[in-house]
Amino acid sequence: MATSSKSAASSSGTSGRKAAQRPTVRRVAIIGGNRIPFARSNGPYARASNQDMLTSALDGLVSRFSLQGERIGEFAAGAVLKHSRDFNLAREVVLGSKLSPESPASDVQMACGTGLQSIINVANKIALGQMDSAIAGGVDTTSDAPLALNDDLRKILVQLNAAKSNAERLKLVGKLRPGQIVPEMPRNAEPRTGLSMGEHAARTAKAWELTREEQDELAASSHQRLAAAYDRGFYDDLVTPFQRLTRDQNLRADSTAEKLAKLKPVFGGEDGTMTAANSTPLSDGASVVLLGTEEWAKARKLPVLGYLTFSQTAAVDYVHGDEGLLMAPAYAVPRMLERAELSLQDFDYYEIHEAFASQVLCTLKAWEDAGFAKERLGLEAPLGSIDRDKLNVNGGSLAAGHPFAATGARIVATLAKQLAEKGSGRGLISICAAGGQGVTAIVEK
Ligand SMILES: CC(=O)SCCNC(=O)CCNC(=O)[C@H](O)C(C)(C)COP(=O)(O)OP(=O)(O)OC[C@H]1O[C@@H](n2cnc3c(N)ncnc32)[C@H](O)[C@@H]1OP(=O)(O)O
Repeated sequence: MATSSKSAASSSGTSGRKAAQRPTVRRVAIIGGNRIPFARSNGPYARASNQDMLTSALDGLVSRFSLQGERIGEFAAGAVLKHSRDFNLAREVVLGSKLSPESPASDVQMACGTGLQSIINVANKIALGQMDSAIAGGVDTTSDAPLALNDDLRKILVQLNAAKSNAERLKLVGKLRPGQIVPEMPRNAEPRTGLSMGEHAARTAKAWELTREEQDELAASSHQRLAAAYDRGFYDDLVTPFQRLTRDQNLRADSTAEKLAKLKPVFGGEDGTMTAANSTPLSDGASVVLLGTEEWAKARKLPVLGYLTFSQTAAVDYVHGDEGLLMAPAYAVPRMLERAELSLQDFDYYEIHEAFASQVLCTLKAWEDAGFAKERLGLEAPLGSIDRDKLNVNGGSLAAGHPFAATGARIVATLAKQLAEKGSGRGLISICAAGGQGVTAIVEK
């Protein structure tokens, strides 16, 4: 996955043996995406599983691009929250879809970076000549989240299953205590700190001295831009109605910073600046993207919206260090820019995942800050500011919702289509993830 097209060194081979052909690095085309509209947790998709939603998004893509019965190179996808029966969720989805069951599938896990990481994984294989086509994305449901059993109860049940006599079974049942029967509810929290994503983000927002106003402005703008994109028909091609939902349920076109200013803080205590509107809602949904070589797309008369040309991952030590949990993209982007020999201003569009308005704003502030550049990035000068009119131009996660693993493919498909509409240009993608990680990429047309 690189813009340059140079041949890798050819194998020297041993005498009498034919040298293996080394592939040329190939351009990875983004052909198009599809998703079901995102719903709020315990809303219209409350009875749908991850498999149901991802299969619907995938089959919508298969229909749009006439891929029925096609054996694609690989389907890569994941979910942040999933049941143990879905240990390879992607493969189960392929088997229930209209693709050929001979399409291999891999399961990916990188928290909220899962969707984009899935896309990068298969893009690299296409670039290296290991396959010609792939579909990647993700899904999540907070409505059908897996409940865990208390450790003691789980051990007793496993032993019960293996018990060889009734006496042994009775002995094990006798060990059961009422308190062990209470299930453990999934928590949207970091295992190593016990703090929720929101509490972590609130600490970073305070450290960067963000105001409530700037966060509410970003949130209102996300809603207004998503509403405008729907109104101009930008999403008409890719939205697969699911459970009768035709638009993202969280979208409130009438959101204004003034209205949002009335909401109470939900993270960071009573004087906190983060609310239900400038934080993403808990959501359900699925999205996928079709990738391939230019030749593969051409042979099927499929469009090429743009090319995935660079990617980068980074992680921060939010456990022992003082860096914010969601700040890894602030490190990944400069490293990616250095390799791509680009500056932060060399982009027509910026797609920064709005986990929280504060996360976007802290990242932008970090890139503008001379101290951050010098002390954290080891750079002489800050990356500088971006033109905010180019940021999340078709709305972002605050308005659309954020079914964790589904966000990456939503963003890649949105950006590629925006670039195709413009005709040429370059876009930057930045996604923060739990665990102190970040996944970023560049799309070019
Ligand atoms: C890497 C990452 O991506 S990290 C991010 C991972 N995601 C998260 O951590 C999810 C964070 N979000 C949450 O936990 C929850 O959505 C919360 C805690 C923020 C809010 O939960 P809830 O309180 O259930 O939100 P709810 O939808 O009821 O909204 C609260 C109020 O705000 C109002 N509100 C929310 N958005 C808007 C809006 N755009 N305009 C006007 N009012 C709004 C609601 O109407 C509601 O008002 P009411 O109390 O009068 O009914």
